[in-house]
Amino acid sequence: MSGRTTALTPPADAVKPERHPDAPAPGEIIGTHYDRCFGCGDGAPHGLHLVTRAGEGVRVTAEFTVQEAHQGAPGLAHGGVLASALDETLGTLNWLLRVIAVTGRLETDFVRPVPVGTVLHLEAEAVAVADRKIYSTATGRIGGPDGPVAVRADALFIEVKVDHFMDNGRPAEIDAALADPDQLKVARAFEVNP
Ligand SMILES: CCCCCCCCCC(=O)SCCNC(=O)CCNC(=O)[C@H](O)C(C)(C)COP(=O)(O)OP(=O)(O)OC[C@H]1O[C@@H](n2cnc3c(N)ncnc32)[C@H](O)[C@@H]1OP(=O)(O)O
Repeated sequence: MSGRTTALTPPADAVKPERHPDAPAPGEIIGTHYDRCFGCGDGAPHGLHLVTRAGEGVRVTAEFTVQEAHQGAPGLAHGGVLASALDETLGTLNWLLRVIAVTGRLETDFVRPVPVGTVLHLEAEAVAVADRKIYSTATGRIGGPDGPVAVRADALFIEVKVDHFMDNGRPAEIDAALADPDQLKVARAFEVNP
């Protein structure tokens, strides 16, 4: 593959990412981090409803079925929706690191068209960490987990404090999240990051 930006090349002092001891076991489903998340939330009616599983090391797998609401051209998935599926899968890697991080950069290759009704089999891996920067890569295959690659992406996530969301989110949703015990449980799991 060629043409990746230098921002997605880990620096010389980057280290191998380490799975956190409290990370979900391989095969375990990683729950939603926010009920209204477009990528994984049950409370997002037109969302992707991505179901992600922990893999070995710092890897995850996920499945996403392209729905009618996800079209860009007649009967085909919108590229931005496919990029969202890659972004969400990559973002879930941070659960295995027990780090709160947001996407800084996402470079996507669209290799094959993806029709409505297709199950996209996603796989992502964190490949390097340098201070607050987490470098990761993902593929989405069609026709089965070993089928041809339809989309792929390289990403750079940047570690942030929970304040990132408090300071920038809309107050109504922040207040609702703070009032939800399940949501607080997720936030606390990430704050305790020895
Ligand atoms: C955890 C639960 C699971 C969550 C799953 C979620 C899946 C979905 C994930 C998303 O879609 S997150 C939403 C989309 N992303 C955002 O809204 C992020 C918006 N951007 C920001 O808030 C800030 O730009 C950001 C926090 C990313 C960085 O700002 P900071 O002021 O904290 O960092 P700073 O500018 O000091 O940069 C720190 C390092 O990162 C580098 N960096 C920052 N942004 C970059 C960028 N965009 N591209 C390349 N490098 C970048 C920067 O060069 C620097 O490198 P060095 O340490 O080597 O100097």
